[in-house]
Amino acid sequence: MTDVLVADGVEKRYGDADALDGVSLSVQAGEVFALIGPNGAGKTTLVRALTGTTTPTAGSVTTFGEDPTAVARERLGVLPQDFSPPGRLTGRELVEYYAGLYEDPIDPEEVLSTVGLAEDADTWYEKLSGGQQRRVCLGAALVNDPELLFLDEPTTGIDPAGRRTVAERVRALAAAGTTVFLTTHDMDEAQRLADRVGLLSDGELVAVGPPRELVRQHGGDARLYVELDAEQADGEAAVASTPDPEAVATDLAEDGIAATPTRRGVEITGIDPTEIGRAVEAMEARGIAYSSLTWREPTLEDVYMELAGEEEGGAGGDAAVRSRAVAPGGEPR
Ligand SMILES: Nc1ncnc2c1ncn2[C@@H]1O[C@H](COP(=O)(O)OP(=O)(O)OP(=O)(O)O)[C@@H](O)[C@H]1O
Repeated sequence: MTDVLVADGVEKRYGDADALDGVSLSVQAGEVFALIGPNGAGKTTLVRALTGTTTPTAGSVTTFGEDPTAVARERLGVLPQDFSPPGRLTGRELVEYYAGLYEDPIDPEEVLSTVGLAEDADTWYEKLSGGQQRRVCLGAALVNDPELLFLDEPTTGIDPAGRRTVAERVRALAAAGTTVFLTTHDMDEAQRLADRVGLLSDGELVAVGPPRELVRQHGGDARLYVELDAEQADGEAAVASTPDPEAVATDLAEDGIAATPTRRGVEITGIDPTEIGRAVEAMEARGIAYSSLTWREPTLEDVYMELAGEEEGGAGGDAAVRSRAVAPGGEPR
């Protein structure tokens, strides 16, 4: 395996602040590497160090085995986080312009259709939506068919269908041998797209590995979320009452089920999917009525929350989580 990118003890200081504090990593040919981390963690600074637009205060960087500033521009594609081309040029004109800067570019029409802009290619850049503008910029970064592609938050502002298009394109490029280094705040995108993920926090790389491995190491347990039914059955008529999550958790603990109270129910940990039925039976035996059960596997977002120390909000109810609804009765549906 060939290391395309190597960072060794990279530090970058701005005044008294360390944007990067000793980052070491290597990325191999054909790999998709996603860098995640909170705002201000140093992601863009690391991209800039790797592309040679900023010089590390200490440590070293090599790209294709040489100083990044010495790498032929044909070999690199860079989509910066902020990229504002002239507003009175169309998407087609811009992609054609960038194609003209390279010796052997991809056909601009092919690039426009790859980024999903064929239909709006003749609209002025400033009249495109934010997501369409981002597609033009992505096209400009792809037009030289680079061996190494840096994408700094490529899908910010792009709608879900567009994200899928970008993901498919990135995967196809990697399959054809292009190395891709991207930054993203979209944990789902990083988890689905990247061969390896690096989590940068306060200028330090706190975890690196295949997403599944990071989730296994740092994601915590799977959980069964139980939303208690406010309308508890009481003999013939249903009466409005609010079951007490604390009391339910205590009851379940007596049955050997680890449950912690949440705002609208309880969160059960320490069971695997085959034991959902046992939890359901315990609740039914105790007359605990519930309105929904949700099984949730840990995700990269949990890794991020665990290691970047930014946990917010309570359990359950997170729209970004990958969860499976479970029908009352215990079977996943
Ligand atoms: N040119 C600069 N001059 C001074 N400080 C800078 C400069 N560039 C970045 N910084 C600082 O370095 C730190 C890291 O910034 P950077 O842009 O690399 O973070 P990031 O992880 O890309 O953040 P975001 O997710 O918000 O894009 C921040 O504290 C930022 O203010």
